[in-house]
Amino acid sequence: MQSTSTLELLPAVDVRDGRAVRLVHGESGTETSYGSPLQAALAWQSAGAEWLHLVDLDAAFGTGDNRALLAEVTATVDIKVELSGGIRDDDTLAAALATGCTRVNLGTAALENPEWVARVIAAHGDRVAVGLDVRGTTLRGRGWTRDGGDLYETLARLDSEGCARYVVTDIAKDGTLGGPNLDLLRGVCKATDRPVVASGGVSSLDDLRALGSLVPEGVEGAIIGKALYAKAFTLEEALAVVAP
Ligand SMILES: O=C(O)c1ccccc1N[C@@H]1O[C@H](COP(=O)(O)O)[C@@H](O)[C@H]1O
Repeated sequence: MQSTSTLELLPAVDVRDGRAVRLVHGESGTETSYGSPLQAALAWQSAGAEWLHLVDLDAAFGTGDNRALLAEVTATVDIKVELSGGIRDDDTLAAALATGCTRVNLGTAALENPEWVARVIAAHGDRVAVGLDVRGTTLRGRGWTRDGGDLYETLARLDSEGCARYVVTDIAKDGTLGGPNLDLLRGVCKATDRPVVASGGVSSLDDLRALGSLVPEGVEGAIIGKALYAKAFTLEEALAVVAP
């Protein structure tokens, strides 16, 4: 399904211990630090971003949380925020939605607490996306440390419950600058008519062109992390590549 004609770009700000970081394959201990999350968010906003993918890695790993900081970032920026990490129950969901973020992204809860997630989808519709974080076609939760079932079975269940959107991450690609997994994205787009946000591996403007070619199949957006922090290209250049 085609949801937009232009690929949306979501620069990522992943936060661990109060700092903006990038991981490799999402593995704890592989952090490279890039300083203040608020400064990073404001820099992406100044460069023209319309979205921010904001992740509380401590909450995802179960090593604490950065909720107050993420709430401050969300309140300070004027752009749309997709908030992720550790949103697993009524309290964390209420706190996340109360930040004013445009939508939340649920990971572990969709694997471990399907009844709750079905209720949340029914109650909040488009404000809820589900993150499908996969190795091969096996989903991973709890900071990507635990298997959580089959991608396509879970996708069918979430589709039947009315899930509005999926954020699909190939863990093997994440933080590697190895290029996105286009076959995985094509497979997910074939299996659902809901929009898909691609995550993991973007390394070049050509990768963005390749993801842009999947918009007619259902890829709505792309999360960009390491490539921006490592200055493989600028966000301005990326936005120019996907502009209509
Ligand atoms: O983004 C990462 O690099 C990452 C690495 C390890 C774990 C999680 C990561 N990211 C985000 O966290 C949510 C899942 O959080 P939870 O399972 O709901 O607590 C996932 O969707 C990613 O956006």
